[in-house]
Amino acid sequence: MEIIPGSREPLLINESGFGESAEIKIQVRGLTKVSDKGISILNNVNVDIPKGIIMGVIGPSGSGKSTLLRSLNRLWEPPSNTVFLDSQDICDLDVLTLRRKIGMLFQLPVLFEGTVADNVRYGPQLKGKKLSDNEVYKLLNLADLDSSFFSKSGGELSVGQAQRVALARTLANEPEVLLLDEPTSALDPISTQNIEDVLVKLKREQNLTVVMVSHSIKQIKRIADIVCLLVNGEIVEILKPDQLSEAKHPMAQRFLELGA
Ligand SMILES: Nc1ncnc2c1ncn2[C@@H]1O[C@H](COP(=O)(O)OP(=O)(O)OP(=O)(O)O)[C@@H](O)[C@H]1O
Repeated sequence: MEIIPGSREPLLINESGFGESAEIKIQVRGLTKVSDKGISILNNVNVDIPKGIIMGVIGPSGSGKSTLLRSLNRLWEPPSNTVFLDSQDICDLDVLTLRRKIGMLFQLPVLFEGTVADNVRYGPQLKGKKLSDNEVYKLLNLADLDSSFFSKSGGELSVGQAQRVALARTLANEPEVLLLDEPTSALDPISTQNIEDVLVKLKREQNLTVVMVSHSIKQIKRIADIVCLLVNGEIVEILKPDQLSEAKHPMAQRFLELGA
């Protein structure tokens, strides 16, 4: 079967190596957004995101990548019946519950006051659960941070380390999906590799579904299982990373040539 952007049929199929029976975690159907000034930001976006994969979202600046990502956990409120988590309209879910299930990391980590452990404990504490020291160590470990970070404060950390603490804090909510908006663009190559390794590990070991906006085509080729190419608010291609050179859309081709 073919992969057809804009199709209302499930998209990610045999050629992508996920099989027709791949469980779909997130469905996006006919998602459109127009700015207050009448400018089209997203135009009839349709995509199925299978469970337990890393989906890269790439495209030129201003193509709507962040808006799409934010619509998946209602940081931007999508219209009803356009975004589904496990077949349920996300607009029908309690927004805080949704954001626990669909966690998000941004380009720059913002840590709360207090120690690394306080940060990691924050989400569960809101639900009245106090994580034990051991549970905090495990989460730090999951984010590739050793136990020496436990009592450090945010100010003592590099941006790369802070990003991993932000990741551990998000993971403390036991998310099923992780949204990442250029999570490594402010990091050096080693910190970038640490985060990439963690994401691949989480996908493999916890079947986490990851949707990651990145400006780095090389990064997408390193870790994504499928790539969604956005141009002018439309998904113009959905490909495997090693098929990117086969993109047919002229803007997509140009973008890929310049970014290669
Ligand atoms: N709340 C808003 N009101 C008006 N216009 C908006 C709003 N949010 C985004 N836009 C516009 O929508 C378009 C898409 O923005 P978005 O941030 O989603 O793109 P992007 O692909 O993530 O860009 P970049 O790669 O530069 O981060 C841009 O032209 C932006 O100016």
